[in-house]
Amino acid sequence: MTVTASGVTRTFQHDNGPVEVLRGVDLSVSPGEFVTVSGRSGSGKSALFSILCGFDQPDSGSVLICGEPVVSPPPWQRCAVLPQALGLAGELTVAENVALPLRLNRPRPSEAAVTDRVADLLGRLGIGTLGDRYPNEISYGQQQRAALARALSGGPAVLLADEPTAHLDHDSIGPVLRLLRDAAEEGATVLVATHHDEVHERADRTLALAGGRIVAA
Ligand SMILES: Nc1ncnc2c1ncn2[C@@H]1O[C@H](COP(=O)(O)OP(=O)(O)OP(=O)(O)O)[C@@H](O)[C@H]1O
Repeated sequence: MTVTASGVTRTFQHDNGPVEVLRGVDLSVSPGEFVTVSGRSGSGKSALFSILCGFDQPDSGSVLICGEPVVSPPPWQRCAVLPQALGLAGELTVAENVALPLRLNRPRPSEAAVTDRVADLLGRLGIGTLGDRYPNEISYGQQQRAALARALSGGPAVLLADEPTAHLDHDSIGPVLRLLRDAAEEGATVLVATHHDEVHERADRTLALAGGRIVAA
């Protein structure tokens, strides 16, 4: 599903006045593409991602996923979101968190298929032994990988990941990049905000956010 933003603007009100964070963002990312968004801290990457997934509304402009306006929250199978805050359910184990989108898929997969998919994703991300733990019993970098596994488990058409490697060391980034590439090669539209050069290097292209707009990378 193609993700398109046209003329997206967003201004936040602060005590000392309005701050125009997005001043007319235009972008289009196609199915099968793995695209990164670069930009200095505070340039508006997270603000843009919140609008792309429908968590926040633009002041003007529009976002379309496969030609249709985004709905909030987006259905997992259509658009999976990995926010910086991760949002793992604390009352569920890691494996239960990762299984959640699969259980919401229709047609619903068999229990064996759910178990296999969860084990495969956790194993590929190097956290295969942590499935029975709760999110507060694992490190933040492990939680980040668990949240990525959850985002990908249901085979979403679109993945929006905000700094998915922020808390990972070099050795842990490789498997994350392989999963993101695989998702794109299987046809997903993958858009990732990141500060990490090695993530940009693996992407098909990079969009640079500066001055509230997409500029040449
Ligand atoms: N809900 C909000 N209310 C007010 N200001 C906000 C809000 N969300 C973001 N901002 C402001 O908008 C600007 C962009 O923030 P954003 O989090 O999108 O940056 P970013 O590029 O993702 O930064 P980082 O790389 O540090 O994660 C910042 O100046 C921030 O303070």
